Amino acid sequence: MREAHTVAQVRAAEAALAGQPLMDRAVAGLAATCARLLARRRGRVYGARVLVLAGSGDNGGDALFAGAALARRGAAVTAVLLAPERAHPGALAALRATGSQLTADQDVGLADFRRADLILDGIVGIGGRGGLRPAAQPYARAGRRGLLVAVDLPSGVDADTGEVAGEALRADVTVTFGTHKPGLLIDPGAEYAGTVQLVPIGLRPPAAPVQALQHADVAALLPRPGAESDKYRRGVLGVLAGSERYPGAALLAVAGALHGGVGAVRYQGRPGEEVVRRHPEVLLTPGRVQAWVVGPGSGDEAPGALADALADEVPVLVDADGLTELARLGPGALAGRAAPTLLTPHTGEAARLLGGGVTAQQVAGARLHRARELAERYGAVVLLKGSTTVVARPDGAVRVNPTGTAWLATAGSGDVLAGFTGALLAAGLGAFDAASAGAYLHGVAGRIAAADAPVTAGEVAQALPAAWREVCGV
Ligand SMILES: NC(=O)C1=CN([C@@H]2O[C@H](COP(=O)(O)OP(=O)(O)OC[C@H]3O[C@@H](n4cnc5c(N)ncnc54)[C@H](OP(=O)(O)O)[C@@H]3O)[C@@H](O)[C@H]2O)[C@@H](O)CC1
Ligand SMILES: Nc1ncnc2c1ncn2[C@@H]1O[C@H](COP(=O)(O)OP(=O)(O)O)[C@@H](O)[C@H]1O
Ligand SMILES: [K+]
Repeated sequence: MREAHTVAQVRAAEAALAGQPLMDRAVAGLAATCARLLARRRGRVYGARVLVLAGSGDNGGDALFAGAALARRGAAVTAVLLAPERAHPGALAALRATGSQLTADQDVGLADFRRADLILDGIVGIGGRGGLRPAAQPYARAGRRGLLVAVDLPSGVDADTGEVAGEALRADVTVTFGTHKPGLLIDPGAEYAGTVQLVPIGLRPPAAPVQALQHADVAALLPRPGAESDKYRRGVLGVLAGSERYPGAALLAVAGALHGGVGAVRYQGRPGEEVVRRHPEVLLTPGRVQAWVVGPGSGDEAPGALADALADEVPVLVDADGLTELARLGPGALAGRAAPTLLTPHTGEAARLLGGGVTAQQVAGARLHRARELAERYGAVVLLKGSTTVVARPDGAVRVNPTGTAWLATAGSGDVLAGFTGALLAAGLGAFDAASAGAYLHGVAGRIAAADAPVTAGEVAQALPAAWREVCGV
């Protein structure tokens, strides 16, 4: 499990270790990574051109100290100071002692930025407020041929949220200290961070408000039939999806559901004949279910379908047209429910659920905040889809999904996700776990099915068993 902590938590954990050489540990890890990258790229550190961009705080100090370590190994280091009168004095002295060039001339900095083998972004770290300031903005736009290593986080990215106000530096590698920061895991910030490497420095922060599961965590959540299992005990998922107008959504939601670990899928929508023709395993008869999926392709039938599903005191996953209907009804529609509800909006649906003129673009720019806001307002677990899928619980706990591929942005892949995740709910996982495991495996399936080429939603569904096996290591 990767854990991400807020700036306030990092500061508190740092304060508890006062007197320990945290900066030395951070710098040692940073310099080692830079040396490794240079050795991989050009065979050796000696003779490499390194540019250090140093701001006024300890983030700049880390970058300057690491620059000094690389200079001692024979790199030709130039440091550009963005706030020369406030640069970290000890780090400045260390770099000066190596005979490296120090300058406040941004023209020199920009020229070096274009030709350096490696650039260290130490403009600002967790002490950053607001977007990149004007002096640093040209670096966000300039071209370069070398690698950019962000110190702790890319300058311009908000550490707590991943929001980017204006511009940010785009890193190939981010070397982060002590713990991950939410902004490194959530787009748009995550997109700027490149590959993230964590350097342990001995911090002992509290429970993480934001987590990213890994294979073993997901494997531990997945249902597994035992000797006592039968198809009913494994759970039955009810699917209220598809309509005369959108029969495909029913087929795709069922295709996802059949791979989600339930004993049976009960389809209760309109195009039942087509569903059974394609998926003969499906039950069409009414009967008890352990969870419902409602909404994919429901079209005009969404109001009735949503009302039916919500009236049943079992967990309900609401997607697509079900969400549009829920947005019309408002959070009150869920108020009386004792069983969990899981909402799976994309950014446009999330904007509709939030109302008040919020746009899809605003949701995409502030995923963490908006997913939490929705979860709290509706008293439901929210799985906010998109380039970074964020799963939020009403109490504010968040899991960020690390799997997936942009090839998943294809019609119907959300229907597969809804069916699959609904099946995990029916198999007995809690809503937060079902959403996290559903998004995770759907992302792995997307990667397997796409293999760097266009993919259809049906192929993603077919790849779910391979994803399940990969995650469980079988
Ligand atoms: N925590 C830990 O355990 C450890 C932390 N370590 C390191 O310390 C870093 C944090 O250092 P920090 O606290 O000095 O803050 P930092 O990020 O350098 O920036 C603050 C300075 O920048 C300025 N500034 C603000 N906003 C700005 C902007 N948008 N654009 C430009 N400038 C801006 C602000 O000054 P202002 O101009 O606002 O007065 C202030 O002077 C952390 O990221 C990690 O690298 C490790 O060494 C060891 C263990
Ligand atoms: N840029 C992206 N990168 C990664 N995954 C994406 C991206 N855009 C969309 N996705 C994923 O693709 C799926 C699309 O779901 P959705 O928007 O509901 O599509 P549909 O309604 O057509 O089925 C979701 O799992 C979402 O997280
Ligand atoms: K930085």
